[in-house]
Amino acid sequence: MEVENNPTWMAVVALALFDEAGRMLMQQRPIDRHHGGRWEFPGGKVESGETPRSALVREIEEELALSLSPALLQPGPFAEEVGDRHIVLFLYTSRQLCGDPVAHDGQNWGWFAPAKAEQLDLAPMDRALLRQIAAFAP
Ligand SMILES: Nc1nc2c([nH]c(=O)n2[C@@H]2O[C@H](COP(=O)(O)OP(=O)(O)OP(=O)(O)O)[C@@H](O)[C@H]2O)c(=O)[nH]1
Repeated sequence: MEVENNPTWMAVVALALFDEAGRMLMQQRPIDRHHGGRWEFPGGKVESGETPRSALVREIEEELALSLSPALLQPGPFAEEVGDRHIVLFLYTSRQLCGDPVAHDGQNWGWFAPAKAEQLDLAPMDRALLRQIAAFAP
Protein backbone atom coordinates (compact mmCIF):
# COMPACT_ATOMS: atom_id res chain seq x y z
CA MET A 1 0.00 0.00 0.00
CA GLU A 2 1.22 3.44 -0.83
CA VAL A 3 2.14 5.82 1.92
CA GLU A 4 0.27 8.31 3.73
CA ASN A 5 2.01 7.64 6.95
CA ASN A 6 0.42 10.85 8.08
CA PRO A 7 -2.64 12.34 6.38
CA THR A 8 -1.15 15.81 6.11
CA TRP A 9 2.20 15.13 4.45
CA MET A 10 4.08 12.54 2.43
CA ALA A 11 7.54 11.20 3.24
CA VAL A 12 9.93 10.56 0.35
CA VAL A 13 13.50 9.29 0.67
CA ALA A 14 16.38 9.60 -1.78
CA LEU A 15 20.05 8.69 -2.00
CA ALA A 16 23.17 10.58 -2.98
CA LEU A 17 25.44 7.61 -3.68
CA PHE A 18 29.04 8.67 -4.32
CA ASP A 19 31.57 6.67 -6.30
CA GLU A 20 35.33 6.67 -5.69
CA ALA A 21 35.73 9.73 -7.93
CA GLY A 22 33.19 11.74 -5.91
CA ARG A 23 30.51 11.49 -8.58
CA MET A 24 26.88 10.92 -7.65
CA LEU A 25 24.38 8.50 -9.11
CA MET A 26 21.39 10.35 -10.61
CA GLN A 27 18.46 9.11 -12.66
CA GLN A 28 15.90 10.64 -14.98
CA ARG A 29 12.23 10.51 -14.03
CA PRO A 30 10.00 8.59 -16.47
CA ILE A 31 8.37 10.96 -18.93
CA ASP A 32 4.79 10.06 -17.92
CA ARG A 33 5.27 10.99 -14.23
CA HIS A 34 5.10 14.24 -12.30
CA HIS A 35 8.29 16.16 -13.19
CA GLY A 36 8.73 13.65 -16.04
CA GLY A 37 12.08 13.89 -17.82
CA ARG A 38 13.73 15.78 -14.98
CA TRP A 39 16.67 14.31 -13.08
CA GLU A 40 16.62 13.24 -9.45
CA PHE A 41 18.45 11.42 -6.72
CA PRO A 42 17.04 7.86 -6.84
CA GLY A 43 14.48 6.93 -4.21
CA GLY A 44 10.74 7.07 -3.65
CA LYS A 45 7.86 7.15 -1.24
CA VAL A 46 8.03 5.66 2.24
CA GLU A 47 5.26 3.10 2.43
CA SER A 48 3.15 2.22 5.41
CA GLY A 49 5.07 0.08 7.92
CA GLU A 50 8.52 1.06 6.60
CA THR A 51 11.26 3.09 8.13
CA PRO A 52 12.84 5.72 5.85
CA ARG A 53 15.98 3.63 5.65
CA SER A 54 14.17 0.40 4.74
CA ALA A 55 12.11 2.25 2.13
CA LEU A 56 15.30 3.55 0.54
CA VAL A 57 16.92 0.10 0.42
CA ARG A 58 13.74 -1.29 -1.21
CA GLU A 59 13.44 1.52 -3.78
CA ILE A 60 17.09 1.31 -4.84
CA GLU A 61 16.81 -2.46 -5.24
CA GLU A 62 13.56 -2.16 -7.24
CA GLU A 63 14.63 0.71 -9.48
CA LEU A 64 18.33 0.07 -9.94
CA ALA A 65 19.08 -3.49 -8.74
CA LEU A 66 21.65 -2.24 -6.24
CA SER A 67 21.86 -3.86 -2.78
CA LEU A 68 22.63 -1.28 -0.14
CA SER A 69 23.95 -1.89 3.35
CA PRO A 70 21.54 0.07 5.55
CA ALA A 71 24.25 0.71 8.16
CA LEU A 72 26.30 2.63 5.56
CA LEU A 73 23.57 5.19 4.86
CA GLN A 74 24.23 8.57 6.44
CA PRO A 75 21.33 10.93 7.14
CA GLY A 76 21.75 14.07 5.07
CA PRO A 77 19.80 17.23 4.33
CA PHE A 78 16.10 17.35 3.59
CA ALA A 79 13.89 19.43 1.31
CA GLU A 80 10.26 20.36 1.55
CA GLU A 81 7.52 21.26 -0.92
CA VAL A 82 4.52 23.00 0.54
CA GLY A 83 1.50 23.07 -1.71
CA ASP A 84 -1.54 20.99 -2.58
CA ARG A 85 0.55 18.02 -1.54
CA HIS A 86 2.98 18.60 1.31
CA ILE A 87 6.09 16.53 0.62
CA VAL A 88 9.22 16.13 2.72
CA LEU A 89 12.16 14.56 0.88
CA PHE A 90 14.85 13.11 3.14
CA LEU A 91 18.25 12.60 1.52
CA TYR A 92 20.74 9.98 2.68
CA THR A 93 24.34 10.01 1.50
CA SER A 94 26.64 7.02 1.12
CA ARG A 95 30.04 6.12 -0.23
CA GLN A 96 29.49 2.36 -0.28
CA LEU A 97 30.66 0.82 -3.55
CA CYS A 98 27.82 -1.04 -5.29
CA GLY A 99 28.93 -1.03 -8.93
CA ASP A 100 26.80 0.22 -11.79
CA PRO A 101 23.02 -0.05 -11.61
CA VAL A 102 20.65 -1.90 -13.92
CA ALA A 103 17.68 0.37 -14.59
CA HIS A 104 14.58 -1.76 -14.12
CA ASP A 105 12.26 0.81 -15.72
CA GLY A 106 14.63 1.58 -18.57
CA GLN A 107 15.25 5.03 -17.13
CA ASN A 108 18.42 6.96 -17.96
CA TRP A 109 20.99 7.19 -15.20
CA GLY A 110 24.55 8.39 -14.81
CA TRP A 111 27.40 9.30 -12.47
CA PHE A 112 27.81 13.06 -12.20
CA ALA A 113 30.30 15.30 -10.43
CA PRO A 114 28.36 17.91 -8.43
CA ALA A 115 29.21 20.67 -10.92
CA LYS A 116 27.89 18.50 -13.79
CA ALA A 117 24.78 17.53 -11.84
CA GLU A 118 23.96 21.23 -11.44
CA GLN A 119 23.68 21.50 -15.22
CA LEU A 120 20.97 18.83 -15.40
CA ASP A 121 17.28 19.68 -15.55
CA LEU A 122 16.66 18.70 -11.93
CA ALA A 123 13.34 18.27 -10.13
CA PRO A 124 12.95 21.22 -7.74
CA MET A 125 13.57 19.47 -4.44
CA ASP A 126 16.52 17.59 -5.90
CA ARG A 127 18.09 20.92 -6.89
CA ALA A 128 17.59 22.20 -3.35
CA LEU A 129 19.26 19.04 -1.99
CA LEU A 130 22.17 19.27 -4.42
CA ARG A 131 22.91 22.80 -3.21
CA GLN A 132 23.03 21.49 0.35
CA ILE A 133 25.33 18.54 -0.33
CA ALA A 134 27.75 20.33 -2.66
CA ALA A 135 30.12 20.78 0.25
CA PHE A 136 30.05 17.05 1.01
CA ALA A 137 31.83 15.98 -2.19
CA PRO A 138 35.65 15.99 -2.34
N1 LIG B 1 12.27 13.49 -6.35
C1 LIG B 1 11.32 14.43 -6.33
N2 LIG B 1 10.02 14.09 -6.14
C2 LIG B 1 9.11 15.06 -6.14
C3 LIG B 1 9.47 16.42 -6.31
N3 LIG B 1 8.34 17.18 -6.23
C4 LIG B 1 7.31 16.31 -6.03
O1 LIG B 1 6.12 16.61 -5.92
N4 LIG B 1 7.76 15.04 -5.97
C5 LIG B 1 6.92 13.87 -5.76
O2 LIG B 1 7.47 13.00 -4.78
C6 LIG B 1 7.15 11.64 -5.09
C7 LIG B 1 8.42 10.84 -5.31
O3 LIG B 1 8.15 9.49 -5.20
P1 LIG B 1 8.35 8.44 -6.39
O4 LIG B 1 9.54 8.83 -7.22
O5 LIG B 1 8.32 7.07 -5.80
O6 LIG B 1 7.03 8.66 -7.18
P2 LIG B 1 6.52 8.14 -8.59
O7 LIG B 1 7.51 8.40 -9.66
O8 LIG B 1 6.05 6.74 -8.41
O9 LIG B 1 5.35 9.17 -8.82
P3 LIG B 1 3.80 9.13 -8.73
O10 LIG B 1 3.41 7.90 -7.94
O11 LIG B 1 3.43 10.42 -8.05
O12 LIG B 1 3.41 9.08 -10.17
C8 LIG B 1 6.32 11.69 -6.38
O13 LIG B 1 4.97 11.71 -6.04
C9 LIG B 1 6.76 13.01 -6.98
O14 LIG B 1 5.80 13.53 -7.86
C10 LIG B 1 10.84 16.77 -6.48
O15 LIG B 1 11.20 17.93 -6.62
N5 LIG B 1 11.73 15.74 -6.49
